[in-house]
Amino acid sequence: MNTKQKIEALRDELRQHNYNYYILDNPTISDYEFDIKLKELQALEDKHPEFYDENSPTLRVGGAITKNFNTVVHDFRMYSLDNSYSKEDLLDWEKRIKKLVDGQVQYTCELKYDGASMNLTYENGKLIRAVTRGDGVQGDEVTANVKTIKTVPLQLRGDFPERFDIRGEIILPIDGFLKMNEERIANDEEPYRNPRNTASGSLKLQDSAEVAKRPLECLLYSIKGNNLNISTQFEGLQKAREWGFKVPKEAKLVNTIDEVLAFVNYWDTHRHDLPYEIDGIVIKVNNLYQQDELGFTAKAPRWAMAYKFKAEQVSTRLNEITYQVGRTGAITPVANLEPVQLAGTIVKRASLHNADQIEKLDIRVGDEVFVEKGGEIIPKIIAVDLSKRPESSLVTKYISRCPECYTELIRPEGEAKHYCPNYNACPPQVIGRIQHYISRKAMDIEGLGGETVALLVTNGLVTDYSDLYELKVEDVLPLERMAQKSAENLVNGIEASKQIPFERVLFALGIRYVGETVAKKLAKHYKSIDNLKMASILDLVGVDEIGERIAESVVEFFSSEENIRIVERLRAFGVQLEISAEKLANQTNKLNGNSFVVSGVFETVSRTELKKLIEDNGGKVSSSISSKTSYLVAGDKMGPSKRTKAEDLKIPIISEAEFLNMIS
Ligand SMILES: NC(=O)c1ccc[n+]([C@@H]2O[C@H](COP(=O)([O-])OP(=O)(O)OC[C@H]3O[C@@H](n4cnc5c(N)ncnc54)[C@H](O)[C@@H]3O)[C@@H](O)[C@H]2O)c1
Ligand SMILES: [Zn+2]
Repeated sequence: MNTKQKIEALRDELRQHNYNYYILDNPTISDYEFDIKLKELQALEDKHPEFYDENSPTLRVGGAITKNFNTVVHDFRMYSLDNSYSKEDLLDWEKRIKKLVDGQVQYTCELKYDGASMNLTYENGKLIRAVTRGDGVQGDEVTANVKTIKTVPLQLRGDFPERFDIRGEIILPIDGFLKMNEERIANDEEPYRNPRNTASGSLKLQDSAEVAKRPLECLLYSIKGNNLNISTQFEGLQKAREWGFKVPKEAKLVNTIDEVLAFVNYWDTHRHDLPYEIDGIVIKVNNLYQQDELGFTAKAPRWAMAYKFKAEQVSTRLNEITYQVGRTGAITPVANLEPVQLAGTIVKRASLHNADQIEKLDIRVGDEVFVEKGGEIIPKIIAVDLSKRPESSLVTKYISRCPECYTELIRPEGEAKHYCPNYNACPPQVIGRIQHYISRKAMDIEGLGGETVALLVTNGLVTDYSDLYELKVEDVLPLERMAQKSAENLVNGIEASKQIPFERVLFALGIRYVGETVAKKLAKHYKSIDNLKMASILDLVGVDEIGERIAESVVEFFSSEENIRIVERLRAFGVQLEISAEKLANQTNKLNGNSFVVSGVFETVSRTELKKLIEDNGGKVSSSISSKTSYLVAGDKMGPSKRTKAEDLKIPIISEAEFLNMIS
């Protein structure tokens, strides 16, 4: 694998983990491993700026919005946190800070609550809305659910600002979590895996009455707003407490990194005395003026750092190895363990990743294995206790056929995973592709969810996504839990998807490596599926930012007769396979060759519209300023660091009006 491929592979892998973690609430690797991979990617990207991609997981908050709630754009962006696992990292961070700000620096140390982030907006002392972090720019509005949480005050007391946002973590205390699980086990239901995922999953429930039954809490840690009259982080915590919020008292104001470390060490050993789980400590520059000076990177504040605790370990017996098949046909081996208590939860399964991993550790059924869990739940086997290996033990033989369709597996050169090549008929692949097709960022089909897709396939009602368009109410009615109304919604939702624009249809087709951004680029360049179908590899790599790997995958997709047949069926049903005339009319090349950074709040158009205008007129939008930036479009409340950087690089800063002039 060359460097570029390595970078892309890491990006793909991390995106998948983000999806598992934030959307499915079902991570498959530990946080620690995730963070190591992210750092590996960061290091490669730093070394190779030529492979810059604004959509890289290093530059984006990992979450996303779902299609089940109103989407709300945050007044103040919600960031992630940089993290560290060592004293050296903290000292480096301190050095970086001291270079950027003058004077004494004090730090607020807080516990890092392990739950789901939440932004609450209060107006005149009343909670007016609650929104999840989502992708950091916009989130899901879950006010009704959050209002059921007793520690969220609906009416504030004391001297609060007229309007402000306050951020916190929705958590599920361990006691409450265990009680919920007792009940589930008694009812013969699968127990929940850990408090974090259960808290996060609860917020996504459609029925608030169901949420109200869960003993969730909201712990607050930060206030945002204009003219708040608060000058330090620590003071903010005190004020929030006075207004009626639950702000844990463990937070401590300190003067040196040594004191920070003492705080970290204390909580590393005492964290199990807390009624809820924490996955580390958050250290913040206390002075808000200094915070302002430090600003943000694309993804996290420079003025804060998470120190994460290392994973805990236990040993247990490996009973069986089973194999799962994913949407792309990738095979994942899973260790089925003798259930064991680990960091507050019962562990029964662990991921084994791939054949190499099994071979490297020489893992065998019957072995006593060491299992580790980071902040996250699917634990990992890190070693075998060879002293306890039974004499009869046999070397693990990796499967050679797909456990779902019995096709012989292949292992493409240079890849760690085995794949089932039965693209058209292997059930998990077929189902996974259709689930992708209907997903929010793709065809966004209302009234049809992932589980129903699985039912449709297993009942033989559809075999590929084009079959969806032939479904009738009476076909789906006999399905489990399907009522007249939901059957109608499903059929109507499918019908409505015929209006989805070409670029999203292209993404929905599920062509390997053709993500949202690539689909947009291809749609814009080729304008119709027929043009794209004719494109050669050479032709494709000529398109801005389309690499060889994508080009090969596109050509391969259209070389399959089956795919062509499906696309033709989509056409016959009226799915959009070309850019609409109206859209074409609004597109120009006026901004060709120019790259824009957009920052701040705008008056006549929203930030999203502004970005769309840039792209529709042939320009490029990028999230951070570099020597390649042509213009910085500056709105209200633009961060001071962006301005300084643009000035340093002598990049023209233009106003919204000046920009609109350029394209008028
Ligand atoms: N295992 C996986 O597959 C997987 C996938 C994606 C992400 N992750 C984990 O999630 C991390 C990234 O998630 P993230 O972006 O939510 O970052 P994060 O959870 O590491 O840190 C940011 C979040 O911490 C929370 N927080 C808790 N207490 C806080 C306090 N006192 N002050 C400020 N914030 C506080 C906030 O909600 C904030 O959004 C990764 O580093 C990784 O560890 C794991
Ligand atoms: Zn198969």
